[in-house]
Amino acid sequence: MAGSSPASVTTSSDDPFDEFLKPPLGETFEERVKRLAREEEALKISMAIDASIKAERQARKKMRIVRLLLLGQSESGKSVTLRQFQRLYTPTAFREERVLWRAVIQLNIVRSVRIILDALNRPSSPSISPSTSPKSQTRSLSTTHNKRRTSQFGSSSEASSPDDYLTSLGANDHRNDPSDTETDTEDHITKSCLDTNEIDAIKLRLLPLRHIEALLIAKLVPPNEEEATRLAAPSESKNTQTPSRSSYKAQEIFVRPSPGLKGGLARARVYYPSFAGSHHSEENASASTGRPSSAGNTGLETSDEPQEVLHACRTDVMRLWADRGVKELLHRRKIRLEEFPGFFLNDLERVTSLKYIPSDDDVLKARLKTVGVSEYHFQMEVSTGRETGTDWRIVDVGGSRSQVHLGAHYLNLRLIFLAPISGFDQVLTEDRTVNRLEDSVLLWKTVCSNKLLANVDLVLFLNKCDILEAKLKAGVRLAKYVKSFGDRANNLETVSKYLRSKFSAIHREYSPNPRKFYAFCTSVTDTATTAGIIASVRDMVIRQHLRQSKLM
Ligand SMILES: Nc1nc2c(ncn2[C@@H]2O[C@H](COP(=O)(O)OP(=O)(O)OP(=O)(O)O)[C@@H](O)[C@H]2O)c(=O)[nH]1
Ligand SMILES: [Mg+2]
Repeated sequence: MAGSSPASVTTSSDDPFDEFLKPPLGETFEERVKRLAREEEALKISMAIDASIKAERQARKKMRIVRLLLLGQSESGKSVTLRQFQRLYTPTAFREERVLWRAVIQLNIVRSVRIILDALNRPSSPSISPSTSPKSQTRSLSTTHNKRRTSQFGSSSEASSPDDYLTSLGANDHRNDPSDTETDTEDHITKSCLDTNEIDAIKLRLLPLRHIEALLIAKLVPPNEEEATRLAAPSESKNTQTPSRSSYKAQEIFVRPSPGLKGGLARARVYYPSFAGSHHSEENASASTGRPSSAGNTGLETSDEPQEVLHACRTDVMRLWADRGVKELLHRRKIRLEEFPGFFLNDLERVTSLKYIPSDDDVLKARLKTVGVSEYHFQMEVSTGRETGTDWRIVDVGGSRSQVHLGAHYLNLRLIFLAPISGFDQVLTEDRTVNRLEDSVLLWKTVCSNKLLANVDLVLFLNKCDILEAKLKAGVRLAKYVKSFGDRANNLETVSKYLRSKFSAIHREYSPNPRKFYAFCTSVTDTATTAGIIASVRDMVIRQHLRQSKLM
């Protein structure tokens, strides 16, 4: 073929424009200089046009990005709120990722069982040492209860010294004010329905859960995260079912922002930029907005050892959990296991079945602590009209109370602050001298008065209203912790309205500039009520966003 001849390819230029752009024949020196100057000018204009198109495109890209910052103390519900956004606006991805949460739920179950076993093993447990006087326990707890200090609301908050067992678990913060539940009388020392031999046999049969716990930790946490994964020393494991106190506390499993997480969740669609206040995560946005990983690399083996072991142990665990004696023992220790994050013991038959795939509600209930800052990128799968083309970035600032400034330099920032108001009678896990509600109020003050966030509109979620309601119905009185509440009715409506007015007053007093403030009473684990609230927040954010875009 003529076209394939090497000679025909190399003899002349293939560019059809060459003919027209060639210097004119017989061009003089002056004409050449003028022509080159013209060409140079044309090139400059072309480059300027390119640069302005690029700048405009970048500005448009930035304007399309809406950033939502989630702030609040640890366990306030930030990650659950993030998961609700995922569930509502990227439902396909959310459904496909549910399977990745199975390991977290398995670990949550193992932890609950450990709490029960530890309570049974504790020497002072009446079921083990009947001679222990329950009254002496009551006395010591009541004494600690007297140590109080003034809170933000001119009230008092608990600053008790730790109960040994609870401290070892890091679970003490879930304890009521003892005097609210001070029913620790002889009536409550009911003999366990299970006798000692039965309990011992169950404990023995549940021993494999220790191995499962280690397996799950290895699966979920990268190998260099020693602090988070340290289990009881081998010698401890051999001699007792109770690991050292510090080891328990160090064992809350967390996800840390890093691209290389090991285990199933590493491949989840949450993107973890190495957050250093830089914008580089925007450049990587496309990577994280891609489709979720295929089932083939989800990290869920077909034969899942933890699930098999949990399935085999389920009857024993259910017997323990249903046992009246165990319930009373936990009651005496002020351990309200049902209120612990990641509580699944009431659903054991279902969640330990061999083919178990977590439901939406399970994913929202599961507990996995966040450390550092994670950023979730998405474009709404669900068409909701006006926000077409908007990129959402939801920034979850894990647990930290000192990261308020983060994200303040971003354009188009909105902020959701979560205050878990059910914590009015609890103390922080990380600092037992601080009442949870008081901590939330302090953090809220810091957010409101932060100059970098002065122009950011604020959305407040007074969260965990479901737990608050249960507590109030159980007779725990807010007035005991928030003196200024006085003798108002101790019900959800009055309490939430009262707390909302307090938070609102702080916002008014401390905000450097006037700005918009929206408050919602939420239970973010509840899909039905949260859907409406999140839709309102979304519309609000989009409205503000459009207003700002027009101003720019
Ligand atoms: N019942 C109930 N549980 C909730 C609610 N909000 C959160 N939780 C549970 O509380 C636990 C903690 O929620 P997370 O979203 O992990 O808390 P977080 O603020 O992300 O905590 P860190 O990651 O430590 O910063 C989870 O097990 C949730 O299921 C709520 O409104 N009601
Ligand atoms: Mg979190």
